Amino acid sequence: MKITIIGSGYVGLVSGACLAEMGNDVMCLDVDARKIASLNDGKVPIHEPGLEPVIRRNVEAGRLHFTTDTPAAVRHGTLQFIGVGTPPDEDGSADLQYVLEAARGIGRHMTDYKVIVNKSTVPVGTADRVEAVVREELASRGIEVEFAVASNPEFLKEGNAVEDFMKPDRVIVGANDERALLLLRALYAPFCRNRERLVLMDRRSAELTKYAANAMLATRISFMNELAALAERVGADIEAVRHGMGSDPRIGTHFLYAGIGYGGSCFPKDVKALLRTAHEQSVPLEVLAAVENANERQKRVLVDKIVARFGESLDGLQFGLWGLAFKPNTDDMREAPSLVLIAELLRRGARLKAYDPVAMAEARRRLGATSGLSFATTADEAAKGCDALLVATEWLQFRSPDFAQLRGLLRQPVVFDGRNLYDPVLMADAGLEYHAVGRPVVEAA
Ligand SMILES: NC(=O)c1ccc[n+]([C@@H]2O[C@H](COP(=O)([O-])OP(=O)(O)OC[C@H]3O[C@@H](n4cnc5c(N)ncnc54)[C@H](O)[C@@H]3O)[C@@H](O)[C@H]2O)c1
Ligand SMILES: O=c1ccn([C@@H]2O[C@H](COP(=O)(O)OP(=O)(O)O[C@H]3O[C@H](CO)[C@@H](O)[C@H](O)[C@H]3O)[C@@H](O)[C@H]2O)c(=O)[nH]1
Repeated sequence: MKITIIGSGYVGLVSGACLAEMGNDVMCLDVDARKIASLNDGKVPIHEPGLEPVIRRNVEAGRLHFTTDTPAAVRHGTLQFIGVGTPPDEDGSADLQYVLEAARGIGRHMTDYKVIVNKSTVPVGTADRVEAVVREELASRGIEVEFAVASNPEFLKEGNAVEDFMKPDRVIVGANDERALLLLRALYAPFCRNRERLVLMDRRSAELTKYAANAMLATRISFMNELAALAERVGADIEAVRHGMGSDPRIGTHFLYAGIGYGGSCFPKDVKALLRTAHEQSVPLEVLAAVENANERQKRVLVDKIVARFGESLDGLQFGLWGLAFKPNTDDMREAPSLVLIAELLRRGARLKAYDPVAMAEARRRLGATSGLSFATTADEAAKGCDALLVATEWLQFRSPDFAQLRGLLRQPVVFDGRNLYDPVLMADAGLEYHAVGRPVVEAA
């Protein structure tokens, strides 16, 4: 099938590459000329495990192309996917300017039947707005061309995006046009060999499903983070509680990890946007409002622990920081809790030495000129000579350090673990003072 993907970021690039992998002829469009030039040069602009070989293979096979040429891209695909950003506006609502601009581009150049498929995360009613914009453009050209607009929200996770796209838990398609439905059914058939995975519904329900899923996942996290605070107060261990409750299949084991709050480009903005929609409709979403507040508090939880241990002023203290990305297996730092941690500690006079296995370039781009913050080239170097080690991202390589060696590297044997990576018994054995989230403090021997 001939497919155009508008927007070649995390969603567009992964979708384009994976659709080409299934034999489709895909053209990826972006307004960012540097991004397209680098893709045409064989360089993948994001860190996403397994993505580079899929792109290379399909470019070599002539099934995957990158362009900045909107007319050519619109000509190419019968299916026109929109995968551009929908960042939060000042009032928290999703800013639709990029989506509507992409839709205008299609309306300005299309000459034959198109199915416009929206993959960006957008508020309910956006498919109607996309339809209206395309109609406007066609009217201003004085022509009539048949088209359909469908909603097909994306559920991939960064760091596991290729796997998620190739083997989806479900594919949601919201459409009200038979011809469009048939095309999308055919497109997704190889990804949904189990037919129940393809879930068809109306467009508004599809749009809301995306926000509902992210809001539910964010709710689980904030719930566990609040319980973690209670566990600390009553002398329980949230890790034991998580295990105990997660083994009930009605609850399930996923997304119950207490930590330093959820970040990334999706949960924070999507929770905000859903709250905004609810506000506009005068429907209270009190649970979700609490989820957001709890998360804002949670991003400061390690700072509170550090202040309780070392005092309000952190002048003269140096901390090592392991992890900058908002989660492992990505170099993405959008809304990363590490950013709040860094800002708060520097504000109190501390100095920081940070290390991340893949996000160093992104960190330098964002924070390169920040005084008081330096970057280490290894995890050991970040810990060396520090008054405490802080863990912000659960990269595999941080999970099994040599604790005795770590104790030797640190000036004071103190660890603040924002991801509950370590066994308190082993920390005690190594003589490390250990502060985690929702767990009893281990005093240094
Ligand atoms: N990142 C994720 O894990 C993820 C997962 C599911 C859904 N989503 C949603 O998908 C959407 C895209 O997210 P992302 O993380 O891929 O964004 P991104 O910022 O990585 O990429 C968006 C791309 O769109 C390009 N763009 C903007 N306007 C354009 C236009 N008119 N024509 C062509 N290109 C244009 C930008 O230059 C950029 O390269 C958002 O709505 C997001 O909420 C993201
Ligand atoms: O038990 C958990 C699970 C996650 N997190 C945090 O939650 C955030 C988001 O993690 P994750 O969901 O794995 O990453 P994303 O790539 O942001 O993916 C989410 O957002 C995407 C964009 O909408 C959706 O497509 C995905 O389905 C949805 O999982 C990260 O900061 C994690 O550290 C926790 O604190 N505890």
